[in-house]
Amino acid sequence: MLMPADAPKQPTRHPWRVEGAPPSTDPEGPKKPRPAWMRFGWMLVVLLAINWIISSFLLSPPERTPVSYTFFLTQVQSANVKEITSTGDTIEGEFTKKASYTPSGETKAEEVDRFTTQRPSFADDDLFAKLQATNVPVNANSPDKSAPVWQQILVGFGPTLLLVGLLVWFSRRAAAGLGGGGGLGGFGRSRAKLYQPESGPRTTFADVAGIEEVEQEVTEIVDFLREPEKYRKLGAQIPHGVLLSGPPGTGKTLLARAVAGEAQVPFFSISASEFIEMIVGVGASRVRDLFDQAKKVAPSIIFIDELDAIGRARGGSQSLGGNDEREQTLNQILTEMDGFTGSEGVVVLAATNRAEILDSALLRPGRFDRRVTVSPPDLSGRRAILAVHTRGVPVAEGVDLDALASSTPGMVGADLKNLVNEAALLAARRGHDQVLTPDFTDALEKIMLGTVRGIMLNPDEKERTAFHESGHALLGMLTPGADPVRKISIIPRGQALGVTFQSPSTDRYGYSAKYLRGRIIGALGGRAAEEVVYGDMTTGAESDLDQVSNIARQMVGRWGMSDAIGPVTVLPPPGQESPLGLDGVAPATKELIDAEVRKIVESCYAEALSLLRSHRAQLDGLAQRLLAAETLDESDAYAAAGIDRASAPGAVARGEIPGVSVAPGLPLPGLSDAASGR
Ligand SMILES: Nc1ncnc2c1ncn2[C@@H]1O[C@H](COP(=O)(O)OP(=O)(O)OP(=O)(O)O)[C@@H](O)[C@H]1O
Ligand SMILES: [Zn+2]
Repeated sequence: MLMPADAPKQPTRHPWRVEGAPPSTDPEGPKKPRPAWMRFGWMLVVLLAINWIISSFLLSPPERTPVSYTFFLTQVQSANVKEITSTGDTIEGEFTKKASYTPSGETKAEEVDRFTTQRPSFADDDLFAKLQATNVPVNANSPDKSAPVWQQILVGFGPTLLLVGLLVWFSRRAAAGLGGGGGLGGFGRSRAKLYQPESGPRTTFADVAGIEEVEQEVTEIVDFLREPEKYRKLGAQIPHGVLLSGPPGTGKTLLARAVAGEAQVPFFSISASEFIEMIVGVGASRVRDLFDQAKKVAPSIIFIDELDAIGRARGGSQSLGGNDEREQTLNQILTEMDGFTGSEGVVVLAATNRAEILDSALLRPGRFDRRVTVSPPDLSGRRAILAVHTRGVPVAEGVDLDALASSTPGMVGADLKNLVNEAALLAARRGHDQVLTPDFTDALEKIMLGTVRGIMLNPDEKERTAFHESGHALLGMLTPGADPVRKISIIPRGQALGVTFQSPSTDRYGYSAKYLRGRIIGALGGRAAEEVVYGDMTTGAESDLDQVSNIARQMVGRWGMSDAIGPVTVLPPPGQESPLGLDGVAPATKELIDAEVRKIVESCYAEALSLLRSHRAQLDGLAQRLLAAETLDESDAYAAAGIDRASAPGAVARGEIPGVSVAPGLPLPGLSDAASGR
């Protein structure tokens, strides 16, 4: 494919970071947000402080000195009373000037301004008249209205109550879901979602397609949960745990649901990451809680999704804080599963995308002793999955689901579901009342090639792009064993100015060295065409070159396809290299790998150039057709290149190529890139 001219990537820089200045001192990058428990602790401190302030300032009334009633009367007499408030027999008030008062039995006098005193019931002075005479404002509280006790309780304990309330609320929230009754212990309650057999529309095996072998493996479990006696009679033990592993979107979660639906037993579903909380010990107690609940309602199924989130091998080098919690949680799961005697009727299903990184303890007998690999569906599997997902969709008469299935190699269940949905959306947008073939093909094109970008190429760019893509396509047609060319387009999409889409007619489970060389030659075709036609090259081939180096490196370093390295694996799989380059590859070996990679790529490039030079007329013809039509589909493309589709080497040589074959099912990162237009 051809990339836009601005393709060389500028490293993105933070505008506030001065060039050349040392990077931020924190090797972990930006500060992580405070963990929940820390925020919670802070809140506690603040609330306690508020509590203290309120109770010490609002509640405790301003200090008043008790004085004798006679002393008070003398002050009234000498007109030194500013104001009084009476509540029953209690009189509180303030003197205008401080008065010197000596309590009985003491020798030292105190200076008093705020006072309180009790008026004896037998006092028959005319206090009120005296006060009026000296213009003292008199307030009164009704003695029963003052209710100081409950007021004090409210003011004094209000904040405390608030605090307790908040605590309860928090823990309930943390224990939302099944453990909702939480109270203060709610943090440790499991958050698993419970699906009762009666509730809602059931997922059944009819909703799962294309993975029959896997279905069979799990049917046994359903059977056991339904008729445990049948198995126990024969002394057979049902596995405690079943681990579903496979690439994302292959239907692992769906399958687990179906098991629950078919078995008609309670089904607890939780994602492993939900066990982990910042508070140490919570994960383990959630696990305990979950297993307890499951045992109570047995027979039942516990489904743990994304098991790798806690099931990673223990004792790794990354002993960062969170690890302890993860290990404790994992240990608790192991303990619970060990505790099964087999009569509980609880089966643990788990799913993971990365079975290879799981702790080996999980895979020991008595735990996840049955492992089921869920692979991407083959042709008939894809056909069946399409059938499942078009059940509720009005598909027009002539739509050929078989053809659709065969043009979607490598797609998994989730992709196919998405495809059907995109097609239905397109049909709706176009005002159709049924989903037509063009809706499906356009949806597929959008998914595989990317969304069309509304930019206009200038005529020169457009012509160059046409030659570039024609180079890819023509070499794809000429190279024996290459995947047939399905579509060529010079309508800019996503990141690419143009795209050539090739896909195999049947599913591939391994790759021969010859096929891989063909891929490299095809990927170099764009750049080679530019060199043949214009005598120079552009930046547009960057992603082509990425892909080329990727394939060549794996051929040399992982698949033993070079003489100098020989049949040994010296490189880790892509994506699993250690970031510091400490892969245990000796520097000399690295040099050797580089040299071999270069040798492969250079010889492929030479072959690409010579093929294009000797088929120059076909290249020109294809490019001119493409320039005029902008998009060519399979038959048009082969016709424009003057190649008979049926006898094209790419179409007939498949399966007959001698060569080293690669272990089946090995993912080839980067290989799908040419197809996706990225
Ligand atoms: N074999 C299948 N048959 C029918 N539908 C499928 C199949 N596989 C996937 N799907 C559809 O794709 C959706 C997503 O699949 P699901 O979540 O089960 O994949 P997964 O393997 O669990 O992926 P992940 O590893 O990402 O969790 C499902 O809800 C279902 O609609
Ligand atoms: Zn290209």
